[in-house]
Amino acid sequence: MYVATSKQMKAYDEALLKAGYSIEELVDKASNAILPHCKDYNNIVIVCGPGNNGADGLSLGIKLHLRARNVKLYCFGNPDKLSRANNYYIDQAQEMEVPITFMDEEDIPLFIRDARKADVVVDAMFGFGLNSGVRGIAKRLVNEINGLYDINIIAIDIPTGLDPNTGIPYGEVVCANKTVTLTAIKQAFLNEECHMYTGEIAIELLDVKDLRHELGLAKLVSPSWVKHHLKSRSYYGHKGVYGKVLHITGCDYYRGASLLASRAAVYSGSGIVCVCSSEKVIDALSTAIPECTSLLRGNSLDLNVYENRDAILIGSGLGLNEQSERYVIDTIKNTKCPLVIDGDGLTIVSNHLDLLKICSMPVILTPHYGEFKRLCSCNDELEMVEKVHRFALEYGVIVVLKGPNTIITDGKEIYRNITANKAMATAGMGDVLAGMISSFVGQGYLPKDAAILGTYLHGSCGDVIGDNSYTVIPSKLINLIPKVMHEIVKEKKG
Ligand SMILES: NC(=O)C1=CN([C@@H]2O[C@H](COP(=O)(O)OP(=O)(O)OC[C@H]3O[C@@H](n4cnc5c(N)ncnc54)[C@H](O)[C@@H]3O)[C@@H](O)[C@H]2O)[C@@H](O)CC1
Ligand SMILES: [K+]
Repeated sequence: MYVATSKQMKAYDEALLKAGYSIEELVDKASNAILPHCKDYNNIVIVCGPGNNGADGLSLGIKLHLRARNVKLYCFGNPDKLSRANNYYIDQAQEMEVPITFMDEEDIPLFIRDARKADVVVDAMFGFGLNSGVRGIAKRLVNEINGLYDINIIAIDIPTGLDPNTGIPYGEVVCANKTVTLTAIKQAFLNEECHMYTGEIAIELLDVKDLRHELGLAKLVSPSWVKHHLKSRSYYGHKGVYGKVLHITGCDYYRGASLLASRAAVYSGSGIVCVCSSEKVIDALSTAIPECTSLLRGNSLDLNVYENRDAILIGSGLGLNEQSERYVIDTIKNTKCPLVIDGDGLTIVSNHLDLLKICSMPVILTPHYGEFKRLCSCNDELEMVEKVHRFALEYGVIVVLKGPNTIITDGKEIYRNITANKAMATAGMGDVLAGMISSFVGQGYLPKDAAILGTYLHGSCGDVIGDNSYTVIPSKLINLIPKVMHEIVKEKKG
């Protein structure tokens, strides 16, 4: 299942036009895809806006009329500003004698009368092209539709009035029973709070060339993907086969980050977790996580530290100073195993981006939006979502862009995570994720798979707590990792 922002959908339409389809043809294919959702109704009112969402409604209305349904089309919008496809299908509807009313405010009672007698009202007012709150007649129509009693409402593509990217209402929003969305899930729908407006969401593909992968749309990580990839522990397994992980994390001022990351790695199943840190962190480690081994960090890192490791995590709570900068640069240059860079490590890397290109080992970066801003010199969050895969491709890294529905990409494939929740916005949560990913890399998962697994499982543990808790405390989340992993592996066997 793919997900797209409004800008990506616009680019998708443009790419299809470039590929030789006409806009009239695309609208025709869109209405073909929506038709099965409406053909069991007899009395159908379709409210059509001025753009291509409206054109979808018009084309749908014609097809239902030709199938002997009682269709009433209600259109609004400045006649000089209708889209080309909208004009085309208005002409077609008139030619086929489909009842059509071009509304102004005075016609609203007429619309209400027909809508009250309808079996279904179809919202084809605005789709992904809407960029602010509806006004004037559209606003009134939204309110009238929402005031209808016991009548099915189907929204085409997205309920009118919803921001297609955030899922937050611009203002008035149509409350639909069902949303038939085209080509890909709109990013808005990832925000569960908007499901009170969308109702059930059905995705329909247009019978056209499939460009979803080519145009950088993201795939949702499915539970079945996780079940398929998460490995069972072997009967003959021992700590030596579950990975030797090195964490170059923490400093005297930030001890918690290091402790959380290393405990998360231990609980995620790592064989050996060695924490290379400052004296105070190591002191705390021996009582907080006795399962870890430790290495005192000197002014520089001896080349031996890189020997015999399966994964390295660097950066969480490392601090920002010249010494940390040296650790990060040296590690990128000398690592002999995959590297996860988190927290302060990312801030340091943002000043040495070219090092990423020369690193011979796979690198996973785990920035939140603020950290990614520094890495890619971009300020707009939506733009980051759309461009993160290009950054990953340019620097040959895997990026885990943390935020609502975290993005994981190696530049070629783009995934969005479906687990996690707002109660998880607490300090230390990112350190836990970095620790988990480093553990999975160390256990031998492909770096991209380790990033996906870590993100999904981290969110799943957070969801178990977040279902009935205002906040999710990172250390509580860590306690759940073994159980959540066990449940998935058990299901896999069952
Ligand atoms: N690949 C696909 O998925 C396809 C999608 N199609 C449909 O095309 C729709 C997008 O069509 P459009 O790009 O024409 O956009 P819409 O039909 O969503 O909106 C029409 C126009 O309204 C204007 N507008 C924006 N905000 C407004 C506001 N607050 N008040 C008044 N006017 C406002 C914009 O200029 C916008 O282009 C999709 O939602 C979908 O229904 C199909 O028709 C073609 C193929
Ligand atoms: K709509």
